[in-house]
Amino acid sequence: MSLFLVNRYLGEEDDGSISMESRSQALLAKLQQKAKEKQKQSLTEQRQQTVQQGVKKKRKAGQDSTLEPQHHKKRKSSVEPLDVLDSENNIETVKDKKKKKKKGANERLKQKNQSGGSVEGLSDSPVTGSDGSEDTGGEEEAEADNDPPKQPPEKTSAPTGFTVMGGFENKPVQKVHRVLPQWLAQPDVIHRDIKSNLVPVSDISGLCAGLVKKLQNNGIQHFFPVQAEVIPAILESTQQGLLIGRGGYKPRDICVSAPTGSGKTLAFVIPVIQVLTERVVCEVRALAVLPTKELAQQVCKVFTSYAEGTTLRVVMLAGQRSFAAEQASLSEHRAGMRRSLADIVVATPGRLVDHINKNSGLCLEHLRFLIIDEADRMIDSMHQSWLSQVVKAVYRSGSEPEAMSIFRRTEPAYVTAASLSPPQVPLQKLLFSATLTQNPEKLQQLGLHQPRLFSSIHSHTSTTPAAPTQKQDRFDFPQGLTEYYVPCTLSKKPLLIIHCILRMKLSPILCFTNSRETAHRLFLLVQLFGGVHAAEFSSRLSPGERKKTLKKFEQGKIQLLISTDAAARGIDINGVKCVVNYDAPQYIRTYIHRIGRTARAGKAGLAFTFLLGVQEKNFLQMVQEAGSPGIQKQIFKPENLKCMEARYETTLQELANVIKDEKAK
Ligand SMILES: Nc1ncnc2c1ncn2[C@@H]1O[C@H](COP(=O)(O)OP(=O)(O)OP(=O)(O)O)[C@@H](O)[C@H]1O
Repeated sequence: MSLFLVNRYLGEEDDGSISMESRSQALLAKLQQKAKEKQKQSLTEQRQQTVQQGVKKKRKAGQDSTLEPQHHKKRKSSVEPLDVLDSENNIETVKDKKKKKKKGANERLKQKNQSGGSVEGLSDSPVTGSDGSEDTGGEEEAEADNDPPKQPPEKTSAPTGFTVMGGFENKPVQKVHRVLPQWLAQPDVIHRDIKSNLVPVSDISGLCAGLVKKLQNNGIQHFFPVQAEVIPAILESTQQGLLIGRGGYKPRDICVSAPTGSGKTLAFVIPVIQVLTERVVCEVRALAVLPTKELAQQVCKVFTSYAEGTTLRVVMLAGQRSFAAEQASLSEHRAGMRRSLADIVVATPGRLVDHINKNSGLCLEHLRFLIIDEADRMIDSMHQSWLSQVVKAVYRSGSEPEAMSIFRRTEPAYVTAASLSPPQVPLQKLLFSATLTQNPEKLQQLGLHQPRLFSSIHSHTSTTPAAPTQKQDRFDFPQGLTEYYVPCTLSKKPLLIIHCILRMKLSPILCFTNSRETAHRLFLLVQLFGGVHAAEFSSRLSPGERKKTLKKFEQGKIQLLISTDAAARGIDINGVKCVVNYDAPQYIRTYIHRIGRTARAGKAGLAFTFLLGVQEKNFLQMVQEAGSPGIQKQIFKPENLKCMEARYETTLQELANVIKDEKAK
């Protein structure tokens, strides 16, 4: 039934459309003729005036509805040819009906409105002209009623006097090349060769005889390249005492990027001790912030050893002691006066913020050096906002009205001659890392003042700052290090590590896993297997137990230390022959810090990474892109492991029982 209806309907329309077509063609011809006549009569100038008036009216229409009839009157003169279209223009009629309903417009207005249109549109094509007029009407309505236009706007020919905008077509977008700021792209060069660029400690001017003697007593006759560059730079920035730098300017902040084990710790400890020995009153003038308790302890030990024999006091705030004990070591009150008991504070960010917030007696208003070791890791922990709290504490006195001292400290906003003229203690930031980020956005978070970079990877940064293929930062690897990767399966990994100790005699080995559970299981397995002195190092242990374990490892009492990344950064353990990545690290920075626990201070070292088949491609690419001098493939023959396999199978069963018992506890 429906099919029949459709067929009949189409037939009728076909017939009708032919007659309609001829009628409309006749009308079209008439219309075109009229339009031409009209065009000849009207001068271009008049037309432009009309259009301009029309635009003005259009604007006013939105503001004053009473002006609407006048507006249409004016339009009439410019759209006369469209009178002919009245009968055909159904859309126009519908629109008028709507207007009637909405506004109750009078009959005269309706007639005038029906004849709306544009001369320009007509001159090109009458059909376009009618559409154009409809568009205009729609816009008017929308403006007056704040309703969206009923018809979507269609393309009309360009009215004279207006420029047709265009050029929105897709243009090829140029690739943005990475361009480093000058200070990052052209750093001060640190020689890579740690052994052949040694500078005798007595050759560095500005170091007092006592300090030189102490260095020599500690077995340090020569400075490593990073120390030879950075120590003089820090000393130079304090030539005018603790106040302002040379020429009255605030000293530049210093960033140091040098390989693991290259001696960065002494590069800041020595100049800070040298500068502070000249102080008269004890105040906290140096603050070193480190990411972990173990690192804070290590750096505190170095500061303490070089402060020995001076009046300088070093205090650690890392949660190793109770809060009250730490508080007592910071300051004392005598006759109602606070007296600082610390010149140098070594802290972890969490404990430091605790002391600042609880007003425990830590006064940072005299702070001259803020040392941020493992700086890239510390930037990542910036969400803790520890830095802003430190800076706030440093400039606290300047915000108080009673701070009328001539040494009043104000947080520098813009550096001007006026801002630098009053004498004040500047805050200088010293950043150190083996994997310092080259991302200026990240570094910006530290609010550095005219930073100066010392780097051993100058060749990469200066020549290829804009290398489009460079996906990640490049780093320098320790010179004495040899890297290997060992293709293996998951089940063979424990046997391989035992093989490294029992057959290859590579101990002491520092072995890294990706989780503390894996570290614990591997430790249990090796213990059950027997023949190897092993220990684990992770957050499963208390800080005290961890300290003891590290000491035993350093003393050679432990052959295999199985650790999480807790021991990956900064820890300086003497005599580690080999590092094994039992689990491949996910990030290049983790890899660099882990393998950097060996081959320190110019010594030789080995690094093995166990790789599963699926890991090989990505891992090798990551290491290569980071600037590794080369990682070699090491295959452990299965027959070498065979003799241990029977024992290994029984050990696995024992391990299952031990783990069951542990879980039951
Ligand atoms: N001039 C020197 N001569 C001999 N040994 C040195 C010298 N300077 C530092 N060392 C020793 O080198 C070792 C590594 O130094 P340090 O821990 O400062 O390295 P680092 O660059 O901070 O390493 P990481 O990036 O891993 O923290 C330490 O044991 C230190 O005593």
